[in-house]
Amino acid sequence: MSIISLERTDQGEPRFPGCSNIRDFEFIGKLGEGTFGEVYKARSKKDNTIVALKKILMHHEKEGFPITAIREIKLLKALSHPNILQLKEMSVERSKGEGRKKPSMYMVTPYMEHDLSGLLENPAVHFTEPQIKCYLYQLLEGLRYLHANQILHRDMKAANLLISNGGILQIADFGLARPFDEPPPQAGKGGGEARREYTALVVTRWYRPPELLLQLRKYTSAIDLWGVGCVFGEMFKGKPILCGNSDLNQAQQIFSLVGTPTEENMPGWSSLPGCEGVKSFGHKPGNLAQVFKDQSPLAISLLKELLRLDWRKRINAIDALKHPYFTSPPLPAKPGEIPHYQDSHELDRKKFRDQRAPLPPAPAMGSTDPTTNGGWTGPGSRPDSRNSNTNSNHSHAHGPPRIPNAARGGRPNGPPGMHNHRRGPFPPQRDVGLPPRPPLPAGGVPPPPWEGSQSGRSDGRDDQRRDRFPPSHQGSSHGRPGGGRIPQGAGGGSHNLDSYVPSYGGNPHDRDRDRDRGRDAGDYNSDWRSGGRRDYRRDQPRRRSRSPGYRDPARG
Ligand SMILES: Nc1ncnc2c1ncn2[C@@H]1O[C@H](COP(=O)(O)OP(=O)(O)OP(=O)(O)O)[C@@H](O)[C@H]1O
Repeated sequence: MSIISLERTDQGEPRFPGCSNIRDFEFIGKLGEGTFGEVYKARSKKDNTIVALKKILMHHEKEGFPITAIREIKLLKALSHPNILQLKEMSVERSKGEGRKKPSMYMVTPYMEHDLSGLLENPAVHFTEPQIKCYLYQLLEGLRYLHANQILHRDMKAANLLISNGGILQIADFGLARPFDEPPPQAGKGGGEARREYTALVVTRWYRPPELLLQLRKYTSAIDLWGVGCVFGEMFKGKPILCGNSDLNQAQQIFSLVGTPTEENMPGWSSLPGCEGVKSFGHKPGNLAQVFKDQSPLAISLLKELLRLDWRKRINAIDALKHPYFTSPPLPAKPGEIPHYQDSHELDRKKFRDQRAPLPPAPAMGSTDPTTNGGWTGPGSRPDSRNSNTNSNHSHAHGPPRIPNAARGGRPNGPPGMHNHRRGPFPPQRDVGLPPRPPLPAGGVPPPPWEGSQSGRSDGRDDQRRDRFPPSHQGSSHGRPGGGRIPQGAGGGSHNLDSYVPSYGGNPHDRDRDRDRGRDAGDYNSDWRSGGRRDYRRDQPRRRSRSPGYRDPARG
């Protein structure tokens, strides 16, 4: 099925009828600054809806539209689910009278009042357990859909989960996402086994699973479930639960919480390239139950399943949705029952911080002696160059060293105080990704607990669940005729290389350059979500274009 045919609605209308003009929108204010774009709140003059406009930053204007943005857009266009941020359209801004200046492009998405990280930072917000269950359930639904369609998100974290005042949670930020080759997860079978290697340079450190820290390349959708576990714990604690200040310290914090790896709880760990540094940790049983002692046994049970060291046995989204946690009292809140809160975006946070007492101390379960990368001896270990060169022993409570962007040759920093200890170190370079693959019927998942029926459903069709969402959040039969199958992208790279390149008809030079991005481990270890934000693309050393058969030794 070609992607073109899938870009039509059920009525045969094009879903994306070209670009709108930016003058169709009235700008209301700035919401945030990501690495890849500035985000604004705006009103559509056509239908009066409030939207978010994410401007695609052209860091290398000569090179044209960034391929990373093209990837994200192409993937988002093909995805349609109530718990995945919807790309409504693209909008173009042509500068008047500026000769050859390239136009600016904006991604138009529905406006969401919060991201989870911002919401947790709001001192007026205290999540109830039904609310946590409601968000977690929606997160798992979105992830189940992604994984059923063989897409890895690879940057699961609270800051990438947008929440509306209608209580709807949507997974956002597909800049690191990519299709995977293996069959989709099946009920009762965890994430399965990967057949091929992918780059390990993914996932923001605080949410990065142990297998990636140990540099497993044959990873699976289980990496996203680890991130869900971190987010779940974060909702209980009100702050991130595993805040390593280096990869080694991240591993230490994980193993303090869930126990050190053994051949029983993480078979094969001692053969992974990054295992050497952690062999000296000694035996620790883990203290998860103690750290979360205020939570119910079922909450702890699900958290343990999500934070399993063994990625093959880590619970998958299909099974997590069936966990008795969701069907035991207190039942999940319905999205519409969740209170409305003051908007919480990146740029709203300073005011929250000003209202707040001193920043919280490092999580109790974490290592009390955060180290730099000094003891991390695994081959290919990533020196946290930018973290460790200044104040690498900082407690996360004080935030990371903030490197002025201007000093790094990047774009200017945003307003003072934008750095945020809650959002985590900056995500890794967006390197690969892409287009879609044929979708699949989703696995058997019960209807959401707030719908009344608790009986498990074995057919697992998505459309039976979708109607619980307000129409504005509904996809159109997953947006696609023919059962909403996500189109198969061209290419896929050779089987052992994570060099997937979509067929954009672009020139091979672009593709080669694109493959080059994201390989330098040092690029993603050190920076933070906001403030001191690193412009990876600008910093990335330029390499000469490769021949099509180029195989990056760093990728095995
Ligand atoms: N649809 C939306 N509605 C409301 N706010 C949004 C929306 N999309 C993004 N934002 C806000 O804008 C900010 C930056 O957006 P986003 O995270 O997508 O950019 P990014 O470049 O991908 O970020 P990062 O630098 O973390 O990769 C976020 O803090 C988020 O809260």
